[in-house]
Amino acid sequence: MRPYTALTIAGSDSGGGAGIQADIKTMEEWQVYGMSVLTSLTAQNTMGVREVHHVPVPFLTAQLKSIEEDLPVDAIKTGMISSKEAARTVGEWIGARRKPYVCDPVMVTASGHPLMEEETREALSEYLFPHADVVTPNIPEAETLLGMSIKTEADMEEAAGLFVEKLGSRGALIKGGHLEGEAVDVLYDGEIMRTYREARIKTDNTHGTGCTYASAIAANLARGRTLPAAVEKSKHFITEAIRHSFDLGSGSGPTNHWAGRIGEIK
Ligand SMILES: Nc1ncnc2c1ncn2[C@@H]1O[C@H](COP(=O)(O)OP(=O)(O)OP(=O)(O)O)[C@@H](O)[C@H]1O
Ligand SMILES: Cc1ncc(COP(=O)(O)O)c(N)n1
Repeated sequence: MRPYTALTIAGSDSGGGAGIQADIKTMEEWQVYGMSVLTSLTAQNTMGVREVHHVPVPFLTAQLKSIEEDLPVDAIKTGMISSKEAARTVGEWIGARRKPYVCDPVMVTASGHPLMEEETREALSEYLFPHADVVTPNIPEAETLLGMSIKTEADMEEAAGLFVEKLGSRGALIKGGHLEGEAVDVLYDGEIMRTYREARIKTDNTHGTGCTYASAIAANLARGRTLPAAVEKSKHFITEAIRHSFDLGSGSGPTNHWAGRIGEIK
């Protein structure tokens, strides 16, 4: 019997808390075999990003070809995609696969370092969103991509609808981690608006929460769950990963991938 598999197409975080490191740790916690195609390398720790090195597009293509000629892919997650050309290459590859796809449109790190060139923003809706079952922006990302201000749950619902109507994805999950009060996320799957609500945990150690959450959703889709069910499982997972996050490093510490999973796989 072969295992479920998922592919992350994202950047590397040398500190291990975000990017492909967070993605693969998360996929493995869900007993999904994780594979990676690297878009960029970051010299990064809990305090911030020192340097970024982008993988040349021909090498990006070589990695995608290596996966394609040999390995089955049950679900795909994308994270850091810096350039328009990288977005086009990745989007065309994903479009030809027709597998469940979670697009996390990371733009800046929590510490404020840009991970995407400005002209790439438009390339996201041109090349990536049309293939995505769900796009998972945080509040600032959704505000930038939609050109609107998001302050309330009603605004989040409007934004989720607009991703589908105007930016062309099949679904959108607007994450409310950057608002105050409860940690509320809004999912629109093109038909029904759903809200996922958890108490806010008092901690500064939230480095990599976005990557971890999106990868948990991809892993659950790889296991055959519906999108609303995958988000429900993953919301629980990310909440426990934040609750038990690690006080590692002197900046924003990483989430605890081990904490959320117990008893949740089946
Ligand atoms: N302090 C917190 N307590 C509980 N849940 C939280 C907290 N902060 C964020 N979350 C939840 O974590 C998930 C990630 O949301 P967030 O909006 O922080 O994404 P992000 O900004 O992409 O993450 P990152 O911090 O990696 O940039 C969401 O489900 C959000 O509701
Ligand atoms: C390579 C890479 N990809 C994504 C993020 C976003 O994660 P966060 O917003 O938690 O810093 C990051 N810091 N580094």
